[in-house]
Amino acid sequence: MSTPLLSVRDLQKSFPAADGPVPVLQGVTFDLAAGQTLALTGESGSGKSTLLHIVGGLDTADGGAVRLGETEVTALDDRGRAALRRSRVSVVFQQFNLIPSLDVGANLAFQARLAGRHDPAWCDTLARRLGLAGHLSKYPEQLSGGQQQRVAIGRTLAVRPELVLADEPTGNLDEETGSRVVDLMLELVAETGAALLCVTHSTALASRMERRLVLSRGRVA
Ligand SMILES: Nc1ncnc2c1ncn2[C@@H]1O[C@H](COP(=O)(O)OP(=O)(O)OP(=O)(O)O)[C@@H](O)[C@H]1O
Repeated sequence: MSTPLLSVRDLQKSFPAADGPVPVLQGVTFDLAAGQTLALTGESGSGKSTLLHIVGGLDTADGGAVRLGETEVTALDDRGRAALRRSRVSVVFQQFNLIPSLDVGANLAFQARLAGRHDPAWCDTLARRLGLAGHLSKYPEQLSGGQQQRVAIGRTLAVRPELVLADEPTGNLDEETGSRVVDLMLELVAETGAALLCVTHSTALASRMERRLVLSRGRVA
C-alpha cells in the first residue's frame, strides 16, 4: 500500500480543568490518502474540532503523532506549524473568518500571497467558478452567508493545499445554500487533488464524503 498523505497515530490531548486534566483525545488513529474525502462525525464534545486543530497545526498534541507526507506535524515548532498552515493545510471554518477590511478579491488572494503562491489566473478561475466574479470589490459584510463561505473556500484553494480541513462548513447556512456550497467545495477540491477532512454533524454532508470516521469519547468508534 502506498504511504498515506495524512497519518494520525495514537493521538492524545487533554485540557486542564479545576479538578485535573480532562482527556479529550485518547488514542486516535487513522490514515487519509491523497485526494480522498473523509467526514469526521461524532457527538458534541467528542473531540472533533480538537483533532482538526492538531492536524492543521493550530494546536499541539500531548502524545502520538500526525504526519503529512514526509513532515511530522507534531514535531514542528511554532514557526514550522505557521509555515504548514500558510501553504500545505488550509482550513474552512463555520464562521467563514474573512478579513472584514479587505474586499472579496483581496480576501481570495490573501493566503496565497502570504504563501508566496499568488497565481492571478487561478484566482480568477476560482472567482468565476464560485460565482464571485461580479462581487470582487465588495466587502464581506455586503455578502450573504453562502457568498462569504464561497470566498472562504476560494481563499483556501487559492494556495493549492495538499489537505483541506473544514469545520462545520455549512453550519451557518440554510440547507439549500449549504448544499450548493458543498457541491462547489467538493468539485474544486477534487480538481486540485487535495484531500478533505470535514467535521460535521450533518448526515447529508457526511454522506457526500468517500469515508466516514466516528469519534466517540476521544476514540475512533
Ligand atoms: N481550549 C480548551 N480548553 C479547555 N477545554 C477545551 C478546549 N477546547 C475544547 N475543550 C473541551 O474538549 C472537549 C472536546 O471539544 P471539541 O470542540 O473538540 O469537541 P467537538 O466534538 O468538536 O464538539 P462540537 O461537535 O460540539 O463542536 C469538550 O469537552 C470541550 O469543552
